[in-house]
Amino acid sequence: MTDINSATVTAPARGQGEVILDLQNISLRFGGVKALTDISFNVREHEIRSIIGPNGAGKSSMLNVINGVYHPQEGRIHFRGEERRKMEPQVAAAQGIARTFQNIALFKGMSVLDNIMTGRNLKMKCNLFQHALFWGRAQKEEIEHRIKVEEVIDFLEIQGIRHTPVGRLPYGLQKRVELGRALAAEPELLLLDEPMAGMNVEEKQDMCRFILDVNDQFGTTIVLIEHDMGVVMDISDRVVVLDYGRKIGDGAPDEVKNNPDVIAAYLGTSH
Ligand SMILES: Nc1ncnc2c1ncn2[C@@H]1O[C@H](COP(=O)(O)OP(=O)(O)OP(=O)(O)O)[C@@H](O)[C@H]1O
Repeated sequence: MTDINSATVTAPARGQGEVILDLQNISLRFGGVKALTDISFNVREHEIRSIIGPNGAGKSSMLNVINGVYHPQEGRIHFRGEERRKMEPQVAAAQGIARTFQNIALFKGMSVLDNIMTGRNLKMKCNLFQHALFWGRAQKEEIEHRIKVEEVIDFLEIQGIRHTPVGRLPYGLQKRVELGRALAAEPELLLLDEPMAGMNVEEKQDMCRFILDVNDQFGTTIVLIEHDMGVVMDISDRVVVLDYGRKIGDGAPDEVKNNPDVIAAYLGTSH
């Protein structure tokens, strides 16, 4: 994500950017459980790429592979043209990959503002020691981070709750705060794990608007896991479909919707 304060950034037209993330023949096992088997797909700059599939299909595992939480036993990953070796999540974050989680992972007792501020951690140059020694420099840095965080708060229209402890907020707003924390890191690639789960229709519409605005205004590339098919088909440029850890479909929403394997996978489950 480029400067959140600036107007629309120059980004390639959606779906026409270069490949920034390329996953080739990824296999991931947990003991005898094959979570992912020989999966290949790519993500283009500035697109909204969704990963769908029935429960247990391997969607979250895939996101965990992308941001370095899980290390696949087989396969190759290129991010921005460079092959990634085993990479820890903080390295992925430093390279511009941010994510939100299926179950909200926020500090419930802390305010909205402080939670979003934690998204700036990797950008902070002054450590505690430097804070004590170079108070002026640290102060200036702190102000710059606060300005960024306030920009995120304005963007997500949560000014009125900036000092509220997150645990007191309704679920939909907590999800928005979690998005805010990810945005505070100014990511190039944003991974969203079920950002609309548990939301009512109005909250879903708001979240959809924010996702589209993030993509449109900052040029952020988005990889999204979502169960709501209406949402997925509406906002995605391309959709990859997993079932039992295997890829069974990949393409534009219309293509995927009419793919017989995808239809069979969904008819065979409770979705
Ligand atoms: N840390 C782990 N240890 C062992 N097995 C795991 C682990 N993480 C995932 N799995 C297994 O890998 C498979 C894929 O799980 P995953 O959570 O990626 O699916 P999913 O498509 O995200 O499911 P859901 O839609 O229910 O969130 C499942 O069989 C799951 O039990």
